[in-house]
Amino acid sequence: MTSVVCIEHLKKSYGEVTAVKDVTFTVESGEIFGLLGPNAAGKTTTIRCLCTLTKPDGGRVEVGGISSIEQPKIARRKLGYVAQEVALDKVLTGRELLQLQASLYHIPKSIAQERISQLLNLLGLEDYADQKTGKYSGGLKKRLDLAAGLLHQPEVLVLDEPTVGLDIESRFVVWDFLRKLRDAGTTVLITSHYLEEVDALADRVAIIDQGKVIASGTPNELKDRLGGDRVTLRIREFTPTEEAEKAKEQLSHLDFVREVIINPAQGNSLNLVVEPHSNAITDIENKLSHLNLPTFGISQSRPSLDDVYLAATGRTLLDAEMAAAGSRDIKAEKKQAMKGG
Ligand SMILES: Nc1ncnc2c1ncn2[C@@H]1O[C@H](COP(=O)(O)OP(=O)(O)OP(=O)(O)O)[C@@H](O)[C@H]1O
Repeated sequence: MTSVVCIEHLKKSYGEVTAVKDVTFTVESGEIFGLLGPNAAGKTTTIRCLCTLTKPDGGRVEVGGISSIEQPKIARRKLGYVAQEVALDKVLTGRELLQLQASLYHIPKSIAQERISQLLNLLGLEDYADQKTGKYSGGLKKRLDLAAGLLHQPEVLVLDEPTVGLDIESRFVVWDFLRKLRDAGTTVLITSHYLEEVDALADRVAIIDQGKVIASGTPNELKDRLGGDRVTLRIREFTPTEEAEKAKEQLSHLDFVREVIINPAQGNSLNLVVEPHSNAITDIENKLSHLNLPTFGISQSRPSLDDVYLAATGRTLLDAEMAAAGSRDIKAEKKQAMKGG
């Protein structure tokens, strides 16, 4: 396999805010690559640098061997970009919008007609093609945006949170389409904060947190690397810290327990990594009962990508999202992004 996208030691700050500290990953030809991380992790900034929409402060960013920083025009031709929010001209029909887009890419009319028909067909948009896009649902808008990003037949299609805000049915349509696209040879790079999306779609993944890649590989490799099963334990709905610490200390002595992490964002629940062990839950409950501690809830599962994230950062993706949510001025970010900052 050859690397089509190569990002090395990427850095980007907005004033005081460091959006991307040090991001390195490669995307191989013909794969779906997922950049997974909570809100504010630096995913959008990373792909905006790749797609020549933002200038990085440092690092190497290449697509098909062409630097997005030094040769942005050539790099742009190799890329299709589908942004997180779809902004369509409401008075045009879907077909008219694609025709306009094709003319912006200087695609000759006859070729454009054929590609537009093909894309409308592939994305199940034929019945809506001659309706004004102002009447489209969120799912239809997203599909049209996908078609627009693919008109110039880019080597790499980059999608920022492709299914955010979509209903389940539209989400599956988009997933299915991206798989077909990959199978037909297009390289696909997506950002997502949905674990199940990356798990279902991505051949390989990089998990990004606070502007840095904290793990990368195939989803199975990452989970296997963790090994063992996961036990999530709540002693009480909100466990006092002292009790959680006491339980952690005692449970760590059980011979099948490899690691115990306290999760303060979930009422001091305990996340245990255990050897595959048939009686894990019973043995843990017995141990707690000897310590005169109750069990509010306990469950055992195979490791997930969230466990990979938890092991690397000490918090779950959802908790990281909630922590990030309060600290952003989205309006100001949009303004600056429009200016290309
Ligand atoms: N144009 C901007 N101006 C100022 N700060 C910005 C701008 N764009 C992003 N940031 C900040 O940089 C950090 C990374 O944001 P980024 O959008 O890259 O994250 P993300 O992982 O894509 O999250 P999301 O999916 O919510 O967009 C955040 O703290 C954000 O507030």
